[in-house]
Amino acid sequence: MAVQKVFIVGGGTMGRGIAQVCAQNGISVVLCDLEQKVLDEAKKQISWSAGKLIEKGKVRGQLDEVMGLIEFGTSLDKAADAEMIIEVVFENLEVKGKVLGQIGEVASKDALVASNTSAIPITDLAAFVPNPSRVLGLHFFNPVPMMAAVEVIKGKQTSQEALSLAREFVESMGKEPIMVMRDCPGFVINRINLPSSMEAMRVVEEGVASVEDIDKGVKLALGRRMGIFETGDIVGLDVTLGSLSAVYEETKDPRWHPPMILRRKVKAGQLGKKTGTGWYRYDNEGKRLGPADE
Ligand SMILES: CC(=O)CC(=O)SCCNC(=O)CCNC(=O)[C@H](O)C(C)(C)COP(=O)(O)OP(=O)(O)OC[C@H]1O[C@@H](n2cnc3c(N)ncnc32)[C@H](O)[C@@H]1OP(=O)(O)O
Ligand SMILES: NC(=O)C1=CN([C@@H]2O[C@H](COP(=O)(O)OP(=O)(O)OC[C@H]3O[C@@H](n4cnc5c(N)ncnc54)[C@H](O)[C@@H]3O)[C@@H](O)[C@H]2O)C=CC1
Repeated sequence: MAVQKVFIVGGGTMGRGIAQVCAQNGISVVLCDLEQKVLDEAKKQISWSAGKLIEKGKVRGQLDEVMGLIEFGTSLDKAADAEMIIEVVFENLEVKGKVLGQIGEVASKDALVASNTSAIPITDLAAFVPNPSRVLGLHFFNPVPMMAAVEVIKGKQTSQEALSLAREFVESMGKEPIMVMRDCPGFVINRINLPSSMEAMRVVEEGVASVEDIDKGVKLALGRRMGIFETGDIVGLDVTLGSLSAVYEETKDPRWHPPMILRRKVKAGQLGKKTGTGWYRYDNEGKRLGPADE
């Protein structure tokens, strides 16, 4: 049976994108966050993005139909009748564990429980939920409405049935599943992508090249659509640090130790586009002004 009711907990950068893509594909969704102002911002952004995609003919239907499928709220109660619950809160095992524990108390035992974690092993998260055979990873990429890939990650106890349902769910949203058949920190794409981001940070730290020139280089020499630091600013430096820390904590491999330049920027609240400064500086409309001071 196809998933028709989704509950998303965490209405930030990723949660709102996932809610939008569900609604664009006719799926009812509740988007839940602790903060009403996050939900107000999410509503504005979804409306802008879905409106643009409808205008370009990339999404069928009317904007009010899409918006009508999304309910915004601050309580977890509505998770009770969802067939799929997606956890999209901060990249931190303790925070995610607490939320998953609360969801476990409300959700139906048959519901699929997915995490959008960037790097935390799914098996570690499944330990917080009563029925770990229904827990898996659904790792969307940013910006969700524009990126076609979704990693579908099997935890140690995830059932084949849960995995197949999740795969169908991803396909029903017009996305391409990348199946990750063995759980590991960072999964596949981040395991490949994060080392190049870390190396780019070290190149800056050593004074070998500037943020701008590295970004120019990866676009012109490697054909990437966005520079490493441009991407880092839309992802959020806190999210990158959380992801690297998760892999480092699990592996203790020094190659994954988060670079000092990243840790300093996060401490200083320079989290990227969302705070106005990260690797670059931005104005109130999100327009890039120039590189940030190192
Ligand atoms: C951290 C993790 O765990 C995992 C991750 O997610 S890592 C990050 C992965 N993501 C990436 O690497 C992003 C790579 N970038 C891209 O693929 C592309 O740059 C992109 C799809 C984001 C944008 O496309 P682009 O052609 O390069 O840029 P741009 O010219 O700005 O945008 C093209 C159009 O799309 C629109 N657009 C951009 N984002 C949009 C959105 N979210 N919704 C709707 N429209 C959007 C723009 O407004 C623009 O429209 P107009 O032409 O009408 O002005
Ligand atoms: N930002 C990115 O590019 C990507 C992030 N991810 C992952 O997605 C997850 C979320 O990341 P973002 O959306 O960037 O974070 P974010 O910081 O933009 O949003 C997280 C939201 O969760 C909310 N929240 C925290 N605790 C909550 C609770 N108990 N109940 C309800 N809401 C709660 C916060 O208020 C916040 O709005 C992380 O695990 C991250 O690693 C995955 C792919 C890409």
